[in-house]
Amino acid sequence: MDMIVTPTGRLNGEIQALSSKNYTTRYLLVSALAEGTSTILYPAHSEDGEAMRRCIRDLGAVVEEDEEKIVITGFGRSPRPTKELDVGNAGAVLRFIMSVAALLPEVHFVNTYPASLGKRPHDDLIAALESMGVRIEHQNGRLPMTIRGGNPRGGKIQVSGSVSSQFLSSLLFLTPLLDEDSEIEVLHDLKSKVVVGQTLEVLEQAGIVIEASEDLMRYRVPGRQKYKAQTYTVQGDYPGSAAILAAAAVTESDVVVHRLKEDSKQGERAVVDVLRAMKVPLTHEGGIVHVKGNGRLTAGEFDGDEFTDGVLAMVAAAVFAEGTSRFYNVENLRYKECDRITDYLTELRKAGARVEEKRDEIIVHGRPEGVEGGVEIDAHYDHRVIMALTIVGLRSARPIRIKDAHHVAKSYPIYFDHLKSLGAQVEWTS
Ligand SMILES: O=C(O)C1=C[C@@H](OP(=O)(O)O)[C@@H](O)[C@H](O)C1
Ligand SMILES: C=C(OP(=O)(O)O)C(=O)O
Repeated sequence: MDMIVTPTGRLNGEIQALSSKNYTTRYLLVSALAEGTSTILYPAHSEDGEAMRRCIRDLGAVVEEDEEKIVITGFGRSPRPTKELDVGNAGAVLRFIMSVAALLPEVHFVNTYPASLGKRPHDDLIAALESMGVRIEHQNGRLPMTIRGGNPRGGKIQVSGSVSSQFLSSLLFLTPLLDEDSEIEVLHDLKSKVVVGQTLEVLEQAGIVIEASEDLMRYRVPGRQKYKAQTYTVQGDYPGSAAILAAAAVTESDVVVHRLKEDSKQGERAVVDVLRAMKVPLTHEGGIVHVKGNGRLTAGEFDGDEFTDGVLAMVAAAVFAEGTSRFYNVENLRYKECDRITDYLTELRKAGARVEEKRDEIIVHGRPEGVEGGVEIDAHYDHRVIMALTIVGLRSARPIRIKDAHHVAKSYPIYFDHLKSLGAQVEWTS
């Protein structure tokens, strides 16, 4: 399905932020790793959430759900042997479940998105799991993959953090269940470091004890721990809401987004400060962000690694800012659903934006006068490219058509419903 985005000058109204993708995947996982029955309130309904549900079910968790909650009876440290798992296009789900698979004799991971997740590298996690005695057959670090484990060793474990924080998070979920204590050392840099804070928060809520160094590069993990069954409440999602807030920032608007906790551990919470630094009129109080956009923005310079899943939306806002913006320290955007630097900038340029790339940087020469539009955009299977190009389309001279925009459902199936309820002219077409 394609989406036609017609220029829209005004957005007005209130929405409830969707539920957080990253907390939903984590709560599903720790509930599966517990032996009793856990409840997750307000889980995210999206393809990635569904992928995690499917995997933990296949691994033996009992999952019952209605609109507002999921009740899960976990398998503890004894997942049910299963031949094959399908993680869809969900990177975090694949990486987290690879460690669960290490507890089983043989699990095969299929490659259902060869042009997206199928291109993403997992070498650093593969190397760490291999050092723990797990055997892995893979295609040059990529899917499809077969994991042969059983009883992985703890002890000293090293993992690189220079491509993705998900490799470290994955090991942090696994190591408490091992017979031995573990010491995890992160090699090189740790990208998306803030997300690891979410992993540690969820582990603590699940009753797991981990000692982390202040810089998050070293961990002591006692073995033989048990995940406790709990009730978890999922908070609102900043990465998805970042796109709504950016849409409000580039138009004349009066837009309110509820359920965005000021003290959230989501790094993308920083998008509120980014928009503020771009001089967008907004307030953030009591979990409510209120944007009163006037369409005027000022360029700025930002460390994008602090809000990795919000960068594309902020770049889309910067397309209309006065001056040149820089988003630096963003190389790992190249290893996401698509190359979020080269592929994304190609699509932005088609729409008329003036953008440049370096290996680890996006540079945007703002065009406050607006862009041409009138083009067809390739979504590259990437929900965040779809959301970001929609923002650009709202302020183009002519409509843009986003091909295969249904991939937005990876994280935010009701993105276009939300925008429409705010007055955006967006229409599905086949
Ligand atoms: O741990 C997680 O749930 C995630 C970590 C981040 O990935 P990287 O660590 O690969 O940057 C983020 O982009 C992704 O959407 C979710
Ligand atoms: C990169 C993302 O997700 P994942 O790595 O889990 O596929 C994302 O949600 O933008």
